[in-house]
Amino acid sequence: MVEIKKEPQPQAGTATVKSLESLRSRIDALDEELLALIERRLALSASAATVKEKDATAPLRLRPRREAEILDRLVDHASAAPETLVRRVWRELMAFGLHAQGPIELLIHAPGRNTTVTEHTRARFGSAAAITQVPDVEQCLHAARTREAVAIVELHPLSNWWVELGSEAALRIFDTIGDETGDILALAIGRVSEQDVPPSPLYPIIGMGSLELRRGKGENIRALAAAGHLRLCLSQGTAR
Ligand SMILES: O=C(O)C(=O)C[C@]1(C(=O)O)C=C[C@@H](O)C=C1
Repeated sequence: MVEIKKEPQPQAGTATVKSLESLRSRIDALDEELLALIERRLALSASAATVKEKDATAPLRLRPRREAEILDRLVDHASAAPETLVRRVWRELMAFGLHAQGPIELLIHAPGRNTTVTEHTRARFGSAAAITQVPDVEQCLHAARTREAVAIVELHPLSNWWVELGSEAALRIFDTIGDETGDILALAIGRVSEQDVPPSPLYPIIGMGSLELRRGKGENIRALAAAGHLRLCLSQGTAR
């Protein structure tokens, strides 16, 4: 018979209780410091509203490129903190910072995969913004054009709602909502200016010929959806 060795159990003596108490009081002190830092960060973020345009058709206060830069830098600097923790915590901090500048709406049109898209939208945009389900895709995009709102629209290889975005200067696809396997479920669209969109990936709307041409030149580009001769693509640039 194989004998299973028991791990030594910690003694519930005074020394252990004392060290747990002292650990907890150090954690409490640290939490107070963290809270004070979070409140200072929120105040700084809130004051960014004063330097952003307030016109209803001006670019959104949301700045995806800046957010991506912050996340990438912190993930890079983290040593013991797991990437998921860093991303989650800072996504929430930035979401509440943005909310302190003024409310932003998240409008979802995803009739096929509503629950999953909503869940992943929350993870991507944090819990500060209100989420509304919009049954009509045009209504969803119209809100993104005219309100402080981001449209999250489900994507299928044969959906064609994106065609009209090809001729619009103000509205841009700036991110994807994906699941755990990396499959793209929906796209995030908003009034984000060209310089505020993360440099990669980009979502060009181009003809089939241009897609082939760009691929031929070594660009890492693929079609996400097709409508007639047009293709909505995801481009990760050209490898150097
Ligand atoms: O840098 C900005 O433009 C901010 O508004 C600050 C901040 C942040 O909290 O760091 C908040 C929201 C933006 O989407 C990006 C960053």
